[in-house]
Amino acid sequence: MTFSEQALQNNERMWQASIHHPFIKQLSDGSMPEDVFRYYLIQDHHYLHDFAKIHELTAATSDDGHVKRMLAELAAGLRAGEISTRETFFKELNISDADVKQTPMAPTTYAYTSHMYRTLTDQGVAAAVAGLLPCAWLYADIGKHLVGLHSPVPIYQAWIDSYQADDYVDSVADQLALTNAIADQADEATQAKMQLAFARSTHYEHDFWQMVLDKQGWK
Ligand SMILES: Cc1ncc(CN)c(N)n1
Repeated sequence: MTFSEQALQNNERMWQASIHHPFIKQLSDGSMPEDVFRYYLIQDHHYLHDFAKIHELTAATSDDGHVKRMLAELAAGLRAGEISTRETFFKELNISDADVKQTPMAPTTYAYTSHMYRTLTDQGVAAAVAGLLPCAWLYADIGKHLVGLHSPVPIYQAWIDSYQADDYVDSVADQLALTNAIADQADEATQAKMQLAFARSTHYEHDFWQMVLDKQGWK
């Protein structure tokens, strides 16, 4: 069994809970209030910028040329793809730079990104790469789950479309292949660290949806 097959098997309950989360249902049936989607976009903006940075830091930390190159390419793809698509959403919803600057990371965004930085500094490159995987892979799975459903709200459908697009699906395949190749060469202790990082990120992916519906803030 590959690393990713094992990881999915270990985390099936949380994974399915994300795919079937009320956030996804509200997005696909169009019932999500716009202010909730705005909250999501701003928190996800904070998240995605750190996510790209962690790819770059992990690339800089790795001493393997192939890993460095792949992570740098994935980070560039994120900036040119997902992050820039979001800028068009911001324009459409009139979300300004000031709105973003004035909104701090909510606790779950802060905890999730901190987990990924900490995984790199404390557990190393292999675990960091495994911790990045659920982010990319889960959204592609959600995209697959939503094929054939059409949200009546165009911007919600545009969000769904972006995770069904060939370039997104291809980059996830690259990230899966990279993570499995690293795991194949890793010793047992490193593989265990990779599984733990994957499980923690999967947990935070689920909490991220709930954070949005709760419009979580600092007390
Ligand atoms: C929190 C989160 N997780 C995953 C993705 C998809 N790359 C995202 N945009 N945001």
